[in-house]
Amino acid sequence: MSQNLLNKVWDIHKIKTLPTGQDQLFISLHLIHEVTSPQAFGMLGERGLKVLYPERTFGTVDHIIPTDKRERPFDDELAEGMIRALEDNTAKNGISYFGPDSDHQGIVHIMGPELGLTQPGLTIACGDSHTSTHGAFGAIAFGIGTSQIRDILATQTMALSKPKVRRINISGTLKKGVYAKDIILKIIADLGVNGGLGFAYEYGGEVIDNMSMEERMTICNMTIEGGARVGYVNPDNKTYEYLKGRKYAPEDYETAVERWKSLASGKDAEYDDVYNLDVSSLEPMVTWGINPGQALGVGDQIPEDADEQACSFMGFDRGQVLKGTEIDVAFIGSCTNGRISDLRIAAEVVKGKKVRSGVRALVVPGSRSVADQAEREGLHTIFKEAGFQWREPGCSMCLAMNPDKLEKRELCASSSNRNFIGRQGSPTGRTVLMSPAMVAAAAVNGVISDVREML
Ligand SMILES: CC(C)[C@H](C(=O)O)[C@@H](O)C(=O)O
Ligand code: SF4
Repeated sequence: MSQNLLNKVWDIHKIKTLPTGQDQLFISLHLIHEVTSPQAFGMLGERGLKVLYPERTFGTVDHIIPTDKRERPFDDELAEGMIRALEDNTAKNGISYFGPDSDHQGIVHIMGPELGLTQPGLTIACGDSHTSTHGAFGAIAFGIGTSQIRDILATQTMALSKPKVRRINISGTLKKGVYAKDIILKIIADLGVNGGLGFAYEYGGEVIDNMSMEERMTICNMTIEGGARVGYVNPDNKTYEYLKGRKYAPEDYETAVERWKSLASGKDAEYDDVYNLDVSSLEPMVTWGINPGQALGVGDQIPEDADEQACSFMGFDRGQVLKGTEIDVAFIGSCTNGRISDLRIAAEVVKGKKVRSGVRALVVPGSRSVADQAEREGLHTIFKEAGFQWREPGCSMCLAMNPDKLEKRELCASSSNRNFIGRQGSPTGRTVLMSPAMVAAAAVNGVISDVREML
């Protein structure tokens, strides 16, 4: 039996086992944003500590930054203060920072890969739960809390327990109109929102092999919604091709590729658990409840034993089919589905059509670079002509820590990753998660729809 990637990368980065039983891990790359870093820098300052390896930390602004008006100071004083804190902290400590005016600004999990910072075999940490996204490149990437941000700033290491590894084999052929988002929603529905606790998920099989890097990112992104902090795909030629020539890709590229190849799980690698999923009959998925695991096919009925609280909050009945349910808002964006391929697919659905009157529809590119590319391709015009608002890059309505919020009981068809109560800014607002193509279809029809009927 050979080793899996997680074990190999872990061994390379492990400094020692601590008396607590956890391992002290060296962190190759540390990403920071405006929400979770200010306190950590404060803790560092209180102890008179310096950032040990400033060249290994990169910052950007995403959560709080408005996606419409970008003039400084921002209307929201809190947002202005937090962004200024990140600006001061990065400047003082010699950390690279991609601010509101930078060509590289974007949601931290979109920025890292597109700059080539995210590479196979790295340990990557960020004070953000969706850091698992970077696992798409064969990195071991996970979200951390404030005290761990402090530890990494001060020592470039942190304490962590090694997870077990569950291999998730995905086989079959996806039907037209069914996407990576549908697969990960299905996995979470099957294994549960806590099913991955204590595990890292290694995604593989023919469906993953055939996916683009962006699709792999969508899958890895939502790993944390299934309870696993780490989710990864073994690096392959697509990974190496994607990274080639990017700003921070290694100079000696051939040598790097050879090393990366050696890190992939062996064919006969050992796992603590294996889960097999055939996606041939998978339908476009939608969530009916208040966590991402409460999901079903768009034509399926809400189960008879569905959670009462979730149904009553959403205003849905057991046995109900969601197709045909009216929506108020359509949101295309987030670190799950705010990349260029997502916008291309959504634009294809809305091209030449109009957003249903009464529906508020937003497209928020995940990064400046996604926005620029979309504009070069004319996608923004397609969206605007259809009646979508075309915004500046950021997290936007994914979590509504900025002016983009649901109002009252509004129901939002959303390409984001969380449908928790209050997530999109209104305590009574409702979120139905789905793929960007499905959001586009819902925006045009004014009701939850099966995008396959429009392709
Ligand atoms: C604000 C941040 C800490 C949070 C996270 O950790 O994921 C956010 O990005 C989210 O998606 O809920
Ligand atoms: S887009 Fe959403 S999930 Fe991603 S980092 Fe921002 S708030 Fe978190």
